[in-house]
Amino acid sequence: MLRRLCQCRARQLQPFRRFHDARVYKEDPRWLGWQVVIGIETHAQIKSRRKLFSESLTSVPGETPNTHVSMFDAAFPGTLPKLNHKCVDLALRAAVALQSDIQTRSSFDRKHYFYSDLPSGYQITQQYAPIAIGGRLSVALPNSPPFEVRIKQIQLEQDTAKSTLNPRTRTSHIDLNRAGTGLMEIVSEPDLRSPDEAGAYVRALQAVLRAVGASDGNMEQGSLRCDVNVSINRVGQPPGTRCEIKNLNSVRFMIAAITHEITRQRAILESAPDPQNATVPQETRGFDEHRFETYKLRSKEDAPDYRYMPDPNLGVLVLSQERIRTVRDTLPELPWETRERLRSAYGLSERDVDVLLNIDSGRDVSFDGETQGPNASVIAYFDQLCAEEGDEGKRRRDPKAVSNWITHELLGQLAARKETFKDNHLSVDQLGELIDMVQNKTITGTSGKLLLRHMLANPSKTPTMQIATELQLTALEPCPDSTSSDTPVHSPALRALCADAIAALPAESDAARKGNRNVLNKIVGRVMKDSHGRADAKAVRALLEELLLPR
Ligand SMILES: Nc1ncnc2c1ncn2[C@@H]1O[C@H](COP(=O)(O)OP(=O)(O)OP(=O)(O)O)[C@@H](O)[C@H]1O
Ligand SMILES: [Mg+2]
Ligand SMILES: [Mg+2]
Repeated sequence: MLRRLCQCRARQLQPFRRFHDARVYKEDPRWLGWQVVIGIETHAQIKSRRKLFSESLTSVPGETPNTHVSMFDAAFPGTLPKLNHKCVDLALRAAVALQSDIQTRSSFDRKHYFYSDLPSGYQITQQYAPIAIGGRLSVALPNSPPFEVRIKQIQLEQDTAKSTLNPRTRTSHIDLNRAGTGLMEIVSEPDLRSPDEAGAYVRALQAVLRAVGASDGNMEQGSLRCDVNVSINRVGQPPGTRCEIKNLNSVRFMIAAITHEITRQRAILESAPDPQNATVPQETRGFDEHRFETYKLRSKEDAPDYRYMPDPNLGVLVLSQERIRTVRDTLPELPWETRERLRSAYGLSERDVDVLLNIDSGRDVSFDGETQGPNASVIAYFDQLCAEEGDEGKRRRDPKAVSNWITHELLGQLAARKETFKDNHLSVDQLGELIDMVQNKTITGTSGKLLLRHMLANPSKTPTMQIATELQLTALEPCPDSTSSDTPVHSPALRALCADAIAALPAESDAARKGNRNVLNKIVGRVMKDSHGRADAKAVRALLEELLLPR
């Protein structure tokens, strides 16, 4: 359904101002007089069931080492690469979403270096003719207008194996499960100007890759890793020499690494004998996650000569216009499109939209990247809960109430169970019925929360109403304002509860009889507690006022 919707609809443009439309830089008080320039190389694992050039299945961290390895991944002599077109299509999705110019002819090169995590001694990459060139991404920091980051290119390449050093036994263990997994390297132009902008860029990119199903984009699990290039220059001067910080695997670390790097480069430039003409030595650096500092890996002079050469076993990758068009036409809803739809179709506030879009829906996008949107399962869940019904297209539920139930109650209770949205087993009908029951006051909000907790802990297909009845959670009486009568008839059960509370709190009851309204709160609280949330606080107060307050 969504796919057809996306095909018919003209694509929503990314909301941004062009980068070169005089973006006004506010100088950062932390480094007054200096401008920071940042460009990011993002390595995103492609969400394909199989590796880029072999038939073996991809794996996730934690699986038994060396169980997803074909002869080719282990670089057995005589084995040949065979390009996995699923990976190509997923990379194309990312390229289209980033408005990158897909190349109808691209090719693969060998990048040589010797390290234990690279069995063949070279990595297959696209150094000379990448699959897509150019592009742009809209990025926004809170409370400021979105800006554009230009994409330089997107290239396909292989991931390496994983080596783990055991310092105690002084041994290195190699796990080839990751070797040969498809990666997209997405290279940005040096358009970012602060650590926070860099963080926002990576988050925006992550959202796009997830939305199109091209990558999990999970930094913790290593499916998204960044090399960050940082330089500084005096305001008004040309950009300085960049240092590249390798392999950052969290936005927090990235922000810390850039911040440290700026301070380090500034100290070098300011302490030089001729500060105006000083330059920072070009280096490749690592980030120490314990000290929150970058450290030198190698200088430009030590930079390896990768001896790039075209891979003779792989021909030119030719993409037909037809294939590119199909990818373009079947692209799922993109983050800015979802944002706009949630705002305009449901009238949700910016804040509610943010919360919904930021829910981690886990690994819910299918491997084949079937038509999904950002946070596909959460948004689909929300859409279905609010769906229109009947010929008049009336909304079944209030979108604001649904969004509250999902973001506060459901996610809150899942979090208390150390679970996330992907562990939610409540069907749309079950949660929908629960929301309806609270809305029409069949149960109170408090009972609704109890019911939700019970249903999450006890998965079943029993209709929500039946569970509420079995647990005796249905409201003691309808809330007064839901009835047409001004003087509601209170149920015997509620009357009994109030009588018990009055008897249990004689001093407070006496004070209330003398006209002390404040003390009534305590008696209301007692009734609420005794009713286990089944009583409506307003009804209780009304009844107690009737029973106690002087007329
Ligand atoms: N003066 C600069 N300051 C900060 N970043 C820069 C500067 N000049 C270029 N960059 C960024 O450096 C990155 C260079 O990446 P690219 O992949 O093109 O080359 P590389 O780092 O030399 O190669 P490799 O892929 O082998 O690491 C880009 O993201 C670019 O935006
Ligand atoms: Mg690069
Ligand atoms: Mg680089």
